[in-house]
Amino acid sequence: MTVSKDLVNGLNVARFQGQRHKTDNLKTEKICLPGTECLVKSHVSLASFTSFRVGGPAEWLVAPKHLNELEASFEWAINRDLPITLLGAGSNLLISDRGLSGLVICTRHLRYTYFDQETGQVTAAAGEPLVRLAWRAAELGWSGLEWAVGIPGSVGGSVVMNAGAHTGCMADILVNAHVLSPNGSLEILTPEKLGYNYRTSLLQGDKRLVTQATFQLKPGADPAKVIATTAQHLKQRHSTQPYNKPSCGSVFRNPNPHKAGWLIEQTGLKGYRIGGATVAERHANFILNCGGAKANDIFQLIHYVQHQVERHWSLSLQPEVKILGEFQPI
Ligand SMILES: Cc1cc2nc3c(=O)[nH]c(=O)nc-3n(C[C@H](O)[C@H](O)[C@H](O)COP(=O)(O)OP(=O)(O)OC[C@H]3O[C@@H](n4cnc5c(N)ncnc54)[C@H](O)[C@@H]3O)c2cc1C
Ligand SMILES: NC(=O)C1=CN([C@@H]2O[C@H](COP(=O)(O)OP(=O)(O)OC[C@H]3O[C@@H](n4cnc5c(N)ncnc54)[C@H](OP(=O)(O)O)[C@@H]3O)[C@@H](O)[C@H]2O)C=CC1
Ligand SMILES: C=C(O[C@H]1[C@H](O)[C@@H](CO)O[C@H](OP(=O)(O)OP(=O)(O)OC[C@H]2O[C@@H](n3ccc(=O)[nH]c3=O)[C@H](O)[C@@H]2O)[C@@H]1NC(C)=O)C(=O)O
Repeated sequence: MTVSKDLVNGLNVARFQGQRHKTDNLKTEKICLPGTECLVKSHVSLASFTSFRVGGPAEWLVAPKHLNELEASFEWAINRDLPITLLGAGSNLLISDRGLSGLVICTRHLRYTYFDQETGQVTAAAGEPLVRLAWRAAELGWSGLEWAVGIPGSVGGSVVMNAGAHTGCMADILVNAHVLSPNGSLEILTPEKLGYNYRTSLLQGDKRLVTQATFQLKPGADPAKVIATTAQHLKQRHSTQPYNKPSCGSVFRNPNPHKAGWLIEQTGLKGYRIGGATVAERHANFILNCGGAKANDIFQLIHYVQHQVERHWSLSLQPEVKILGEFQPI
């Protein structure tokens, strides 16, 4: 099986232009993964699986709950020579209106959390919402995740993206991540093996799936204080970022030492609109789906913003959002 780097990572989308989808003529179908009760479903709309609320159907979609179901999912795709796309909470994804061919593995249903009182470490399955973990830690008086509140990602996706805010990030607290390869081998990787940098890791563009992660926190603080700091971060976020409409958070990485939001605002692009997609008034590095946006509207707007900023500032903005599937040529 070849796991398409493009589909997993969203790079070089042009390679897929012009390809027809195998889903076009398929009726909805459900298949039980051998040896499990987990269903693989065909032609499932992916719009509700992304925070942008756009995207066409997955040719096949599976949402395993356990490791054996994940292993069976990989095997199922390998046996059919299907490309695989890994999905967390879909909060940093732009999926094409044409959808995705092959098997989409949704990790949201991988759920468990364990707070180890002895070590101060918390272990969470890939599908746990990061926000939930941050609030649980705060309520216990464990500090270290206050920055994470407001990031609507899963633990797995956030380890891959090296999610961060307010000077904290995954790389600072990760002890290890368990990663499953398509061939069924399971590795335990420390941050040193993950090549962490600002919003990047070696797991981006990789075939391996994060099944769980362990983080080092600091127990023993007054819960009221940790809750207060967490709430303060959320308040600050809500006052500077638009949470009222679907988005993917920051569209572009900040091009050090500049801030993408400032550059886009100074280019005069706040409020600029293509179809149902607009550059947010509250924060120019956010693109919002203001209702009825197509993935292609967002895709075109991303490129328009990139082009205009390049023209004005001779700076190339790199998307943080992962772009998956085929899009119309620019
Ligand atoms: C309103 C809003 C605010 C945001 N604020 C922030 C912020 O402050 N800081 C920040 O860093 N981000 C922010 N984001 C972006 C996003 O929430 C993070 O990048 C988040 O960590 C993505 O996690 P996810 O589970 O949604 O991953 P997805 O978007 O589902 O996937 C992201 C990438 O990871 C891969 N992936 C997902 N799960 C796994 C897995 N288990 N194993 C292997 N690969 C996997 C996918 O294939 C994809 O390449 C924001 C987004 C929104 C909508
Ligand atoms: N603009 C956009 O496109 C999107 C924005 N968002 C925003 O991103 C943020 C994060 O969203 P999401 O990841 O879905 O997380 P949620 O805010 O829905 O919270 C996830 C879980 O965290 C726990 N939790 C949340 N708030 C508290 C609290 N105050 N005290 C204790 N526990 C709490 C709850 O767990 P339990 O139920 O187990 O108690 C909850 O189910 C939200 O502000 C949301 O509005 C989210 C998606 C898209
Ligand atoms: C939302 C994300 O992460 C966010 C994270 O939540 C916040 C808080 O820590 O800091 C980063 O935003 P950011 O750099 O835009 O932070 P902000 O404080 O909002 O803005 C930085 C600077 O740009 C200016 N700014 C911002 C938006 C705008 O429209 N105009 C403008 O001039 C602000 O005034 C500020 O001086 C992360 N973005 C990136 C690309 O690093 C994400 O990655 O999806």
